Amino acid sequence: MEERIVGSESHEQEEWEERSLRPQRLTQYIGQKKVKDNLSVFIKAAKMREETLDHVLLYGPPGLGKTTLSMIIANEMGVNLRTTSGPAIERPGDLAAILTALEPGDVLFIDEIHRLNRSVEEVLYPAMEDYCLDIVIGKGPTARSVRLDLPPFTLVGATTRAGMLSAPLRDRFGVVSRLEYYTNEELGEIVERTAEVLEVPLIHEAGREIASRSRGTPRIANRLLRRVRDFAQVRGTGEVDVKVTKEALELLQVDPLGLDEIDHKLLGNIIEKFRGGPVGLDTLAATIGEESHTIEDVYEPFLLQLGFLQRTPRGRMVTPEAYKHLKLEVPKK
Ligand SMILES: Nc1ncnc2c1ncn2[C@@H]1O[C@H](COP(=O)(O)OP(=O)(O)OP(=O)(O)O)[C@@H](O)[C@H]1O
Ligand SMILES: [Mg+2]
Repeated sequence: MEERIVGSESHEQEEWEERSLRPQRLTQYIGQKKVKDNLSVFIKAAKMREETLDHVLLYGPPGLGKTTLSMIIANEMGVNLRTTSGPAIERPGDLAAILTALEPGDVLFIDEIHRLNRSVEEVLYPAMEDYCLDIVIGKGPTARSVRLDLPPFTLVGATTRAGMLSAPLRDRFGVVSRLEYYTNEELGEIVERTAEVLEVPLIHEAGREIASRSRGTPRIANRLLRRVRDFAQVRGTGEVDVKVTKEALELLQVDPLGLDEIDHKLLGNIIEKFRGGPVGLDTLAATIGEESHTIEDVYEPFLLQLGFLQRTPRGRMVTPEAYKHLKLEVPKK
């Protein structure tokens, strides 16, 4: 799969660029009001009681700010952050090594926590619940189990797939927060903040234009701003105004709602070859040369969210709204 400019997963070399754009404090974190309000109460309360914060599970689509929020939590609590991920912890011993190295109050961030394997997960249960580790020393008849105390810590887990988390793991989080897609208003604020950090002169309306093409996702908004900035520097005065923004995004094939060629191809195929559907997922996948699960996991969600595509028992259907957006006549059935 090629890298899409409007893809919500992070691109290969993007991590470094994102790092400098991450807000450091809760007050700088734009949007997600419910999540923020809750966390700020829990953080204040924990600090007043001089206790560690309860374990936090963050879930939601890629690029909405889970990693960012985990860093903010550690910052606000005034503790160290240790970062790892589900697939990086292969054996129970790996997790034990991480846990025993924590200092009291630390935040341990486990990204992609749904990808922890079972044997590792089982070590995590007593660690989360009682701050202890049960380890087996020796082999065979002389083997014995030893209980090791851990410093109190806060586990922050992040996942794009809450449904894939086992129930016993999910139940051990005191705070479970779902991140939502951002409004255009909020994305506009994020673009303006990013422009300030990058010292890019940005016209307010141009920021709004970028926001409305960012599919509700800060990662995409920041990426589009960086691309438009390049364009403004080469073609214009360096200032990001509406004209240069529209030109750049047109060249990058990002339409006014943030749809790219792949979205257009998907909708276009259903319209041209299947008269707007319904068409079965596998048939559709074959005609556009993609895997069914790629369509389901990557291409389809935003089109469904926009209401351009519908899932019916007989397959996928393009809605009248999509025809209108594509400037096509809605067929009379
Ligand atoms: N609320 C926010 N305010 C300002 N910037 C944000 C906000 N949320 C995310 N961002 C920016 O968006 C980018 C992506 O955020 P982040 O890496 O935290 O997403 P994520 O949810 O961890 O994604 P993934 O699921 O791919 O790991 C970061 O550069 C961050 O600065
Ligand atoms: Mg992340």
